[in-house]
Amino acid sequence: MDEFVHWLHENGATFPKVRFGKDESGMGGCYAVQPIHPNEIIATLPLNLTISHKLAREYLPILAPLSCRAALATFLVHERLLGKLSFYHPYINILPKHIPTPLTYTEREMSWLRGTNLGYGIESRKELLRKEFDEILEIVSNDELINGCFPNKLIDPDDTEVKEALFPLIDSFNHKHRQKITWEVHERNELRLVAGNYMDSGQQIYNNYGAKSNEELLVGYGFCIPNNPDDWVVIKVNISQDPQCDEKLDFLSSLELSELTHFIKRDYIPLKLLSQLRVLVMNSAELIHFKKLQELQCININEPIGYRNELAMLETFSNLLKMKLEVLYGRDEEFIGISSARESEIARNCKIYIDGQKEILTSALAIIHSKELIILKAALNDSKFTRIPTLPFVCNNINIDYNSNNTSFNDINPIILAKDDLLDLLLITIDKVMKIDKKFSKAINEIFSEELIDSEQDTILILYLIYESQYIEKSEWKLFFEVAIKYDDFYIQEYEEKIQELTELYNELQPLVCNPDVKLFDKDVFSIDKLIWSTCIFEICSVTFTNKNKKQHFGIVPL
Ligand SMILES: C[S@@+](CC[C@H](N)C(=O)[O-])C[C@H]1O[C@@H](n2cnc3c(N)ncnc32)[C@H](O)[C@@H]1O
Repeated sequence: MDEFVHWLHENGATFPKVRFGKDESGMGGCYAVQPIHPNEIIATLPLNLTISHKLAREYLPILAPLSCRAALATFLVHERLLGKLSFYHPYINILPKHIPTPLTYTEREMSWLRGTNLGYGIESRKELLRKEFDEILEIVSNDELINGCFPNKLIDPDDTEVKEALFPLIDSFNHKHRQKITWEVHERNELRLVAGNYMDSGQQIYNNYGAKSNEELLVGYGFCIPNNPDDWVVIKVNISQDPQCDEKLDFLSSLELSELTHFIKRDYIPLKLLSQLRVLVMNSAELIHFKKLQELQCININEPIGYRNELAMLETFSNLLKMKLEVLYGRDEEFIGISSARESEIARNCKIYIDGQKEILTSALAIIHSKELIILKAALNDSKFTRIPTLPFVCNNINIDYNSNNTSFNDINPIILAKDDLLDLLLITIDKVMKIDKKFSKAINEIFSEELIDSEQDTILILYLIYESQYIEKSEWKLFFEVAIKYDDFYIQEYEEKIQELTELYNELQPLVCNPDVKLFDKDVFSIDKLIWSTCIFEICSVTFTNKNKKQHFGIVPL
């Protein structure tokens, strides 16, 4: 350390009130030897002591074709190999020999991050590094030396890309969240660290590495902050499996919503993510309808655009959050048997990271559940006040102000129960129609076995639509059926390829449902046209949802 201090002084760095030391855990850091006042310069570093990719390329022009990161890493290795002959030797000598970032984790350590965003991200990052380093730099076996760097932009504002650089002295300060400290590039070609608050003699002097998530801190510096207020969970929307993927991507681009990566934080879900999901869960009729509205510039995708769509959007999002959460639970036994100090430090950081991810996902889930309750209550209210649905059941001019109802829920279990009750009141479901219509339920029980009733929910609801359309006046969903029955023209043409499929289904069902012993339908009621009609209505109006017993159900939104 003395050699490093001497090197700094000799080359014009100043740090009159700073002492290098170690904390109780043995971690190096900087301490005040005298009181430091706000706006006082803590340290200055001549810019020519920084090690940037530009400097690396200047010294070793053969590095030109390499990426900035690889050029910097190679330069460091080169200087390290030079040993005492290197100008930077006193600095390189005090750099930590190992920084336990996930890039250097063992297989067991890596398994602690299994299923997290970081677990996936590190693998692909490692692969890229391996490729680059294998191909170009046989002498560099890993890049751990350049972890713990800071952005080059600080000293080269024209360098708009984020590239790392090494700042001797400045990088001896540890990070503290929201520490008041300023980095200034002075015209005398020096970097200054200026205090933002008073520090007493003996206190550790902290730097502020920026508002970083635990993911960024763990990858960049090998540590995490418990309850980090700047933490986020990255959500990548995957649309590739959607049969209308291309059409939806085009639509999203016309709505300026092409970015599929989002960051959710504690108690914060980006509006754009919800808007994007509204497009992703659109069925064919909704997509056609809203594309037309977009052409007329009268769509506001930032607000709910229909009850079915909103319920489907919230259900899809909550399933995504639950899936992400599920992999993070029940992992405590994985941390049993930790022996070394290194492992326990890594395990501690992995746990902090995972706990943060869990907390954010759980808070997002609570927000989504509260929105579900709000939308369900609004839908029920509308149906109670006999709102007349509008064809094609997509734009109900619903007016929901989520913000005015922004309740925060700590325990989401009562919400899930309330949601189940509300869904039960609102939707047309198998359970409900079998309960309220004895004739229908008797016929269905004769046609389908118990297991089939469960697995053929969609077919049974399609049959119910035909069945109930005979008794509109008496129907609990009279207003819905009055409008639905008129639905005949649009997007039948989309069904051309489906006609074949529906004809087969018709031929299969016809003898069963028109069987005089079962008496679900008279022969003239159950026609192929009726089956096409009810299939259309079902596809336009249905949602799937998971109930409190974690079972998937279909429901028709009669609004
Ligand atoms: C720029 S260096 C700071 C000086 C370093 N502690 C040393 O001994 O040279 C960054 C490294 O310090 C450690 N570090 C800095 N701030 C920390 C914090 N708040 N908690 C835990 N480790 C921290 C991490 O290992 C990080 O990779």
